Amino acid sequence: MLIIGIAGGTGSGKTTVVNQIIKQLPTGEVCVISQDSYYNETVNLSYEERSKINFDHPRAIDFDLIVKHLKKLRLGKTIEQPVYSFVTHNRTTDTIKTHPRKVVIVEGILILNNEALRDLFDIKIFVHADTDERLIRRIRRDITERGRDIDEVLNRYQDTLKPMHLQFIEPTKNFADIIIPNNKHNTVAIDVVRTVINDRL
Ligand SMILES: Nc1ncnc2c1ncn2[C@@H]1O[C@H](COP(=O)(O)OP(=O)(O)O)[C@@H](O)[C@H]1O
Ligand SMILES: Nc1ccn([C@@H]2O[C@H](COP(=O)(O)O)[C@@H](O)[C@H]2O)c(=O)n1
Repeated sequence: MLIIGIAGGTGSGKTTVVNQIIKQLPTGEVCVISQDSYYNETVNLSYEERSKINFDHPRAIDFDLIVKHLKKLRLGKTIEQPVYSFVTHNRTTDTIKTHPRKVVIVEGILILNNEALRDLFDIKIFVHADTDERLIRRIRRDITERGRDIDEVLNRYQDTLKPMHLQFIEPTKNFADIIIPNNKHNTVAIDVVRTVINDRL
């Protein structure tokens, strides 16, 4: 099993890159674990309280559960990946059965920040896009897909997202084996990643 970690700031294009990599590999050989599925359970908080959570701080993520799930996959066991709602800021009652595959991709803003998780990766990738590009993408996406308005997105950006990015995400670029520039779609980088994966398999 090859475990690949794909980090990068919000809106850098991690999910897009993951989908492009999946397209390059034979069907059924890849499974994906998304850090977003592992926001801490906050069942005892009201919606108002949940909206105030700093979602870009490592404390917001249940890294122990991600590590536990990855280790289970490595042992050939199926896991129940939580499903998260960005609309309610909460885990739903659903889970997704995630089966072990030859290639396991773990993607998320903070996945290279946690040492125990980082140590499980065979290949570490950081997707880079400029700050203004990421903010534009984030505004568009959060309004169309995550039920937010422009004030919510911009306030969150100034209050937590930008400072957390500078403190906890950008520095983890130094851990990456490969940095993908993604201001524009980058097919050459995807080809390189595919070649590296095939070599390692
Ligand atoms: N290279 C790119 N050029 C233009 N738009 C992109 C590019 N990569 C991603 N996007 C768009 O930006 C938005 C955020 O991309 P996404 O892959 O969800 O980022 P992330 O998972 O890092 O938050 C999506 O609407 C996606 O279609
Ligand atoms: N309830 C939540 C939880 C997280 N976020 C934001 O999601 C971003 C990470 O997801 P990406 O797909 O963009 O990598 C992160 O920056 C959090 O601020 C949210 O808005 N609401």
